[in-house]
Amino acid sequence: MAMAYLAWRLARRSCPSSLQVTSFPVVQLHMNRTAMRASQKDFENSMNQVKLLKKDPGNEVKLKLYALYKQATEGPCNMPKPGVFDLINKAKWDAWNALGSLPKEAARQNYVDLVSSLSPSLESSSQVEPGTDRKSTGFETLVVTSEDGITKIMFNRPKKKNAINTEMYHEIMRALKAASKDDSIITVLTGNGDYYSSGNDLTNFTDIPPGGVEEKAKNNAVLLREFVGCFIDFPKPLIAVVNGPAVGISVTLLGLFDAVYASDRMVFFSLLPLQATFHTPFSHLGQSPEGCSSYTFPKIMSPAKATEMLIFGKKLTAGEACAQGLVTEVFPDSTFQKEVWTRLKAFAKLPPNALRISKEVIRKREREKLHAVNAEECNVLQGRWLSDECTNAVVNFLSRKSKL
Ligand SMILES: CCCCC/C=C/C(=O)SCCNC(=O)CCNC(=O)[C@H](O)C(C)(C)COP(=O)(O)OP(=O)(O)OC[C@H]1O[C@@H](n2cnc3c(N)ncnc32)[C@H](O)[C@@H]1OP(=O)(O)O
Repeated sequence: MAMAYLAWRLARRSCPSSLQVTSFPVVQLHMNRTAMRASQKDFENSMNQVKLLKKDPGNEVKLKLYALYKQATEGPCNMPKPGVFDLINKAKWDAWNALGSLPKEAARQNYVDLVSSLSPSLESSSQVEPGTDRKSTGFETLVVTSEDGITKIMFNRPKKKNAINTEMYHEIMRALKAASKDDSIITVLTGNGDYYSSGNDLTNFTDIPPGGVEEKAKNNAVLLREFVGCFIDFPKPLIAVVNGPAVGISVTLLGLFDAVYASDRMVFFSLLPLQATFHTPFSHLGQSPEGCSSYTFPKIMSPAKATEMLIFGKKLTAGEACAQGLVTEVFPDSTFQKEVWTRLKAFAKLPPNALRISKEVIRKREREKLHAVNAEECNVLQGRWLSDECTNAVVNFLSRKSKL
């Protein structure tokens, strides 16, 4: 009887299992990328598609397209550098020059990939129009969708760089609680627009309740503790799809995720390209680390490297964050969404109980410690929020932004 059962199991294993089937596209994609190069015809088709784009893709993408086009047709940048006041030509030159010695063939391929990522049928870095809310209901600051075994929680305040206001803290907790109980296999957090998130919305400090600033600080500490607690206790694999720069609490929380995939997206600051960064400017804000980062970061990246980030506010690029272990893998922005979602869909076909149980085995021995760290960090922060250092930093930001 046992032998018959074993024979039956073996026979089934020779058929394509769901694991074999789902891991195939990932392998296939990489094979395609290395084995195939865009032909001249593909390149010309893409140039025509660009002319047909219904929506202006924005300066950032246009500069990228320009640079890849020049690299693909003329090779490495061979123009003299324009003067600092010739802003537009300088931005174009910078974008082209940044491609270094990228071979013409690779530039052609990247151009084709980038144009295809702009096609409405594919997901792009800016995944929904600001304010649109396709499948979720009852969320003002998020778009929550569930398909292919994946619940996707997307920060949706792109005009505010996805800064997390009080409402959003509550909505994220609500979405996480729902995702922990729904029939999805994995949960993903990501951002809409050019930022992943600029962290805590600094206007959270401005609406002072009747009990004064002490009550405000206490309320924020309670909120923060509950919020971070949801990440510590989240039972399914939790994955961050970091589509752009991340600041503050959106960075520290990454230490509690099971995987972090990041785009090498360039953001433009005054027309100058800057690479996406992971930034925790707590000292500059008169604050102290949260999200359990005082415990997770030294473990992930060594105490000295964690000090540079958490105490001295050193910004890491996606590549550096990956080298330090905070980010699992970095993808080129032009193919980021396509590659990451293909991979996630494959993960979501793995046996769900095995995923949950394995996560629990890993998290179990750390959970108590993480809750204790969270409580202590919130306690310290409550004091920091009442300090002159913190008040001055927040006032500076808000007055710079003409909010005061
Ligand atoms: C209650 C729990 C507390 C948990 C403790 C958490 C701590 C942290 O997360 S600390 C980190 C806090 N975040 C920051 O310090 C970032 C502040 N923002 C910036 O430095 C910049 O806005 C930027 C670098 C993220 C982007 O700069 P730029 O490209 O120049 O864009 P704008 O500054 O013009 O931003 C557009 C728009 O968005 C508003 N905004 C962006 N981030 C925040 C924020 N964190 N809080 C509030 N508002 C933010 C910005 O004010 C602009 O608004 P408008 O002027 O109305 O267009």
